Amino acid sequence: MINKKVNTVSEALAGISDGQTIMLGGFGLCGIPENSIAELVRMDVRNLTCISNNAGVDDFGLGLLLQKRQIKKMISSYVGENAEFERQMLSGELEVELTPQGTLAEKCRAAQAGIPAFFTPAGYGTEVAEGKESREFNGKMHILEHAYQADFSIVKAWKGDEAGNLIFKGTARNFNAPMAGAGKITIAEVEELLPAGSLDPNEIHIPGILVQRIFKGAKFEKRIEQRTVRKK
Ligand SMILES: CC(=O)CC(=O)O
Repeated sequence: MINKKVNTVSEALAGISDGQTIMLGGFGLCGIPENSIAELVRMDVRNLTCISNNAGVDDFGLGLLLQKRQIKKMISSYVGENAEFERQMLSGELEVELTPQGTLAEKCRAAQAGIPAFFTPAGYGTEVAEGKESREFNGKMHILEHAYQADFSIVKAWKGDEAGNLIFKGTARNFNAPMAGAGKITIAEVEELLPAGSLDPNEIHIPGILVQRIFKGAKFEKRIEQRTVRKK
């Protein structure tokens, strides 16, 4: 058994550098890898392309990287609650690729499964389809979408073991599940890290084969406060 455990967040994120493409799990502020995001801020890596359903809020989640201008391009489906994001996008400082939510999920899942591209009806006839191959299936037009190619996937899970097996809790499974194994290297941040063999195989959502590094993250109380702020 390969032991995937690393002791610190900085060991887990070793090798992430300027200009890379990184996928980050989460939906809203639920299930985001907050320790890893804090470490990316500390590392001061720049010109990142981030693939994530959203860009956080102004002072939490990916909003922290936006504040420090570390993100060059955001690939997302929902970006509605972040004033700094809006400012950077409208001023042309930030490149944005808006993607239908199901397509975003499938582009991750395809990368996870080693499928290079797939056809979907979502976005046909809109700006999303511009420059993309289209084809009719069963009387309906579809567009060709490519799997994402990311240097790193960073996911957040509830429980994990040293072999990299992951269990998510409730809706925090969200984009974390299709992003695991979708990047060249997958880093899992977990709330509880157990010895290999401790998890019930029937409860494992992501097998360890899809994860290269796993670490136990510190508890973030701030997440709760920020959820409240976001609702205002
Ligand atoms: C509505 C959404 O898409 C949720 C989010 O990730 O912010």
